[in-house]
Amino acid sequence: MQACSLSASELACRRGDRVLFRDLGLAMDGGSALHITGSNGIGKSSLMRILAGLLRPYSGSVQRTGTVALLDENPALDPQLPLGKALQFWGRVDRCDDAGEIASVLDMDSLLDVPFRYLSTGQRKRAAFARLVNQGAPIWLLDEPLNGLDAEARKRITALIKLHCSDGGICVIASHQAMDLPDCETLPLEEYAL
Ligand SMILES: Nc1ncnc2c1ncn2[C@@H]1O[C@H](COP(=O)(O)OP(=O)(O)OP(=O)(O)O)[C@@H](O)[C@H]1O
Repeated sequence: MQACSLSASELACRRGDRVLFRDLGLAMDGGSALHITGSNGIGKSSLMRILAGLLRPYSGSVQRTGTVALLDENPALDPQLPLGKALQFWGRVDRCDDAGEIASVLDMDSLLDVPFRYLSTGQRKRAAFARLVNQGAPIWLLDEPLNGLDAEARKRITALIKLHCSDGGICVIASHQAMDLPDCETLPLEEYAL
């Protein structure tokens, strides 16, 4: 695993004409996990996009060492392609030798021939996670990674998050759900809200 770190200082986020939060700082090294909590609309997804470099902060800055993979509600898997081919497409982009291997870990072998657009909510979430794993990035930004998943899938995804951290990766998780992760710190976004 590539060495990685993620830090942010004095972050503020503005959406439309509203400043959502300000003075937010964090510092993470490889092997650590952070759970971002807060009510609907507080700005969790916005913060994830700022950390990913997809949204400019209103003020403050983000420093990253290592590449970033973001899991959100837009997995960018081609809806027309069978899942296996859609994963292979991104596998080539991400230089992942065996893009289908993760499908077994996530119990998706029987779905590889099914067009992505036919997958259920939980199956899509697992597919998005498969793509994230194949990216091979040390910094994972996971926006509601457990939404829509059954108990078995929640267990498998939680195990993959633990493995990623024990391999030296970083996980930032924005979620309303409790996360069964040892040594995971919590960042309540309410404390920075305006
Ligand atoms: N492009 C945008 N322009 C203006 N306002 C936006 C934009 N995107 C999001 N917002 C607003 O920013 C606020 C925060 O949204 P965000 O999705 O970050 O919240 P969240 O904490 O992730 O919410 P939830 O728990 O419901 O997923 C919301 O009030 C939302 O309407």
